[in-house]
Amino acid sequence: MSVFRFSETDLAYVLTTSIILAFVFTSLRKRKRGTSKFPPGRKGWPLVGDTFEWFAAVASPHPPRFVEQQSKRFGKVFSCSLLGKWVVVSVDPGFNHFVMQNEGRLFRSSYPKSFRDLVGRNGVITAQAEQQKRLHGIASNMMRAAKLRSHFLRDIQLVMLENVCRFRDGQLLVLQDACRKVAINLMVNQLLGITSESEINEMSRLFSDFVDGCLSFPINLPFFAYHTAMKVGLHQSLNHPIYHHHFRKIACYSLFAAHQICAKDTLGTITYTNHVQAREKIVNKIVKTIESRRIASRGEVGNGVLGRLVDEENLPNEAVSDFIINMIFAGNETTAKTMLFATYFLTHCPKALEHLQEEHEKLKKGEPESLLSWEDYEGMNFTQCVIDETLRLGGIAIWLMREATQEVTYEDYVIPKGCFVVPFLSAVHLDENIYDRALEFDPWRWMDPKNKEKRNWRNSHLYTPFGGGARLCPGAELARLQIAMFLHYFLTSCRWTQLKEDRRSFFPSARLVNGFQILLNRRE
Ligand code: HEM
Repeated sequence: MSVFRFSETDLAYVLTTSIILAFVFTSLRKRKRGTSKFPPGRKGWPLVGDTFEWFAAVASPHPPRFVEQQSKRFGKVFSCSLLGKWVVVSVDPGFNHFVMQNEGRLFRSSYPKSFRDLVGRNGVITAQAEQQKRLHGIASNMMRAAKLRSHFLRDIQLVMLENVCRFRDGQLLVLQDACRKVAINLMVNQLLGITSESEINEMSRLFSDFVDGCLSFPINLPFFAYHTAMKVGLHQSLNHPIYHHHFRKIACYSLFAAHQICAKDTLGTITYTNHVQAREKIVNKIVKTIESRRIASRGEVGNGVLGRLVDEENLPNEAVSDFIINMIFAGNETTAKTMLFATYFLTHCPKALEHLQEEHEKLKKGEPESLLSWEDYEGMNFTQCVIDETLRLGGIAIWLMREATQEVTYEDYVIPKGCFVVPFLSAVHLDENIYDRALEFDPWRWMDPKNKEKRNWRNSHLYTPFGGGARLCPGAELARLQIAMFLHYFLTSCRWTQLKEDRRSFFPSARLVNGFQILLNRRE
């Protein structure tokens, strides 16, 4: 007979005591986390944390809505729970700068395996440390101002004449699709040096599928973009990086971020075989192009970034192809959406549209086919203000994603190794304390001498549409040139009327939800 016999009351007592002890213990642990000064934040709902509120805000025309609310409660650097992970978020320009400047030391950008496999491991976006520095240096060199003037200016305008100047009178246009087509044509033309129309069209189609795949969640089932990118994508040649990217990237970067936070590679492993097959097809196609360039150039400077890479840099074929894929991913959606948003903002601000039209009318050449010079471009002062304002108000890269490579101390906070850190760039761009009437489209603000320092996007803490530090966008100047040329040719050849209400959303990537449907009238 046992001496220890419990009645039901005793059991209830033991259970209650255990629950209380567990509660006290958990509170103590929470307090311990408090003393280690992990940035404060709420836990949100079980499992999903703040995920829904985060993405609901990102899908709205004002993506920083959620982080603004949280920063009012917890401070400019706070934590929240996204897709089951604790993430440190910053709307503090100083901390954002600190994170970007410490790329490769305290922080690094990281992508899931499925994404790295798709865009290539040897590209600028996915590379780390010394390899990233080298590739970034090559990319910046390829697209510096002197090269834009000598290699890109003319070709960009030829693409505009082929596309934008061919819009018809009375045509109904979904401008979002048209801008995407223009941007992808620009990429194919300038990166691969392809000029034949049929080849550009073929490559553009494949790139387009590829970019969709990069910007999608890695679900390898029929009808999903990721599946198309891997199986079909590039099956005839190639089709964010990045990205997007851009990442889209990114950007596109909102998707990069979702990719990064979400359970890494769960589906990636299942799809590995298909993935490798499709990637091989893509690489094969590019490598063929590289080989024909090697033969064709024979020491002469080749066409496009690819031709110059082959001539000037000693890189193996696979590295060249990853490099090109990364650039296409990073440069395509970002540029296309900035063209689109600029037109959208101008449509809703007739005064700015009129001012811009005046600037471009003066530059318009008598002969329809004659091209603008570099001096013409340099004289586009108001156009530059429009581009800066579009990037501020509708910046495509709304946030960046980093991972702490070691325990990081910043002011009073300690961020543990491995923690994700999100510098929320657009929250700074839309902060009323930093920009007067921050939610209004006001290109003239950039003419104000008091904003001169802020405007310097290479170093400014308050204006970072192209990121900063070691990963500062190497295509920024090229993108600005492309957008300026698009505005010139679009404004001088067409007038338009918006047919359907529209609004911006940044989920799953930056877009206008109805694509911006317009009716065109050709201008003589
Ligand atoms: C308006 C257009 C663009 C915007 C807003 C933009 C924005 C950005 C941002 C914010 C980053 C930093 C990402 C990070 O730190 O994680 C970035 C990186 C990058 N961008 Fe752009 N970008 C644009 C156009 C382009 C173009 C046209 C190209 C090339 C053709 C390009 C190539 C790249 C590359 C290769 C990187 C990665 C650099 C690295 O990781 O070292 N971008 N871009």
